[in-house]
Amino acid sequence: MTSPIRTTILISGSGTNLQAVIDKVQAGALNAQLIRVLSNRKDAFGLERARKASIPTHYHNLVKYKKAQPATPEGVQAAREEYDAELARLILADQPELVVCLGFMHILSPQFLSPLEEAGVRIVNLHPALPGAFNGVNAIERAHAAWMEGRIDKTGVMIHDVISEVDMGQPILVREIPFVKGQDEDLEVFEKRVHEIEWGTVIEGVGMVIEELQAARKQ
Ligand SMILES: Nc1nc2c(c(=O)[nH]1)N[C@@H](CN(C=O)c1ccc(C(=O)N[C@@H](CCC(=O)O)C(=O)O)cc1)CN2
Ligand SMILES: NCC(=O)N[C@@H]1O[C@H](COP(=O)([O-])[O-])[C@@H](O)[C@H]1O
Repeated sequence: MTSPIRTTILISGSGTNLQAVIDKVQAGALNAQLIRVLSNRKDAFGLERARKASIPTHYHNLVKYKKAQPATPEGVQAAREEYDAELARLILADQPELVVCLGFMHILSPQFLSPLEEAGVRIVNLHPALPGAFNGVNAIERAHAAWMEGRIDKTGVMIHDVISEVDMGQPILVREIPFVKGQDEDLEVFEKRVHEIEWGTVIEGVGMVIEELQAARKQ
């Protein structure tokens, strides 16, 4: 097996998808070296999952940057840009080849995206919707509501490249999830089904990206 792809994971929450990746890496079924898990939320349980797996962690706090700026729209924008620039520096210091967003609830600005692009670092994201369908937050709930209103008959999950326009990067792997009448009316039950599909999709999708990056090394 060729040397593993140095991979940084960004999270904000429970980290069940992170755990799926950790388990696969530890089983030798995903050729990645998980070099750090970063969260924008201190209480993210995914940080605990990383610590248990002896993966370095870091909490990157946006509030600290907002407090250093005036409470105006311009001040918030400046805080986000400084936050993103520092996040890029923190991540690049680890020399990753790949960054994977797994429930990272922060829109990344060009102050983050440009330095990583210049360094040749690939950035991908797991999103619980079909391409262009329900971009942003609460995608599962919004798709479920649309189905209940008779507007759609399927949703899905995908791994996609990260670009400035949220959730509009090139899809890498898409898994469609048809709604089932008499089964999916309960949102909580449906969400559980989506998350179980995500856990498999993230492994397959990240595996595809790792293979692409390993092939690119040989060129
Ligand atoms: N520039 C990009 N940044 C991010 C992308 C992307 O494709 N392009 N993917 C996301 C993940 N994501 C959806 O998959 C997503 C996360 C968060 C938000 C959002 O509106 N965040 C708000 C804060 C919301 C909150 O704190 O609950 C914000 O940043 O102001 C939209 C989409 C990762 N980033
Ligand atoms: N827009 C991004 C987004 O909604 N991401 C979603 O956050 C959850 C993270 O769960 P986890 O913390 O248990 O892995 C996942 O459902 C993921 O698709």
